[in-house]
Amino acid sequence: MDHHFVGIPEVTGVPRVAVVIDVMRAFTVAAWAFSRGVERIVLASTESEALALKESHSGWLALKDGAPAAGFDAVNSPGLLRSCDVAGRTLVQKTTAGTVGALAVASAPLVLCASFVVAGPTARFLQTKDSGPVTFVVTGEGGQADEDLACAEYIGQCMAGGDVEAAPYLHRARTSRAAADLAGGLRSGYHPDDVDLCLEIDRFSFAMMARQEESLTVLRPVAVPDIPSSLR
Ligand SMILES: O=C(O)[C@H](CS(=O)(=O)O)OP(=O)(O)O
Ligand SMILES: [Mg+2]
Repeated sequence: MDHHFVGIPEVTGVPRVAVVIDVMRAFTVAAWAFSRGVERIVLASTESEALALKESHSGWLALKDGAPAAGFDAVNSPGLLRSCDVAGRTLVQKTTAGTVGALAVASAPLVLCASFVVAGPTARFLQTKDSGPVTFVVTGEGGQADEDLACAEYIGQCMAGGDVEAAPYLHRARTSRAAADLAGGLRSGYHPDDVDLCLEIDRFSFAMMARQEESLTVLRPVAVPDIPSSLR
């Protein structure tokens, strides 16, 4: 299938189906948040918008990438988020790449946000929708981030059907610049398990869909049944 792979600066117009990829770390963090019971994630375009949304809605939490900061309840780290008590809460997320990419295509009729931890469910969801060609928004490094490209290509292959070996794609991500930066302590708000947690294939059984709800862009999990091995 003739999928498109674009960086955020190349997003023009409104794609019919967009899959926004951020492996390290926004959409690995989002998936962990849902697995911890977060009800929905509101994607904010700036840190000040994230704080304003939190302040104006009782019980909402705010998360941003980089170092911990006043007013924010969490950072963009799966290793740190996995022990946070967030069940039943609404989380406002603002990061450098992932949330920016999702907001760039927010008006598309179908928008999924993805990383390796939800790659298989994302591909199966698109298959059930008979989605046709997908625009993959490769959020890191202006569309060149190999961890995001590898994940996008893996999802594209899975959509085509058959058994797809994840190992080569995960290897590309493990040897990416982002993985080296994270492991080397160059990114703030970091847990030593972050790289490994970002490279767990299909850890979760849901896809993540972004929709417009009133004036907000809201990400929610969508359960996707596994395919019985007898039917694969
Ligand atoms: O927190 C992250 O890993 C990055 C921050 S940066 O791009 O390295 O400054 O944000 P993300 O949007 O999750 O790629
Ligand atoms: Mg990233």
